[in-house]
Amino acid sequence: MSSATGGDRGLESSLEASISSTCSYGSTRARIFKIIVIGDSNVGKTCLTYRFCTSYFPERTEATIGVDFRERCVDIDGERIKVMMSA
Ligand SMILES: Nc1nc2c(ncn2[C@@H]2O[C@H](COP(=O)(O)OP(=O)(O)OP(=O)(O)O)[C@@H](O)[C@H]2O)c(=O)[nH]1
Repeated sequence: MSSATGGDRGLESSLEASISSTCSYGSTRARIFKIIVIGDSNVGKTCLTYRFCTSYFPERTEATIGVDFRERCVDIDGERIKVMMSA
């Protein structure tokens, strides 16, 4: 049990480290918003998340097997927000 807890902490701290190096101001941590996009097949979920996270619309897509994951940092009212999207 203690090793499982330690493992969780390791994952958590490695996530925090990656966030702080890419999505923060100085020592201020970014807030994280996790968004799950759901809907029927072939309605544009992948394109929506790709467009939001990269600013480009994909020319071709294939049916997603499993889950697509993307992320982007945005500044809202001077605060850095990390948006994590699954589709
Ligand atoms: N006209 C138009 N076509 C779009 C739009 N968004 C996506 N498409 C097209 O719709 C098709 C499906 O887009 P995807 O983003 O792959 O759809 P999806 O919902 O992720 O599909 P699954 O992975 O099968 O669930 C692609 O051919 C896109 O080019 C849009 O806003 N307008």
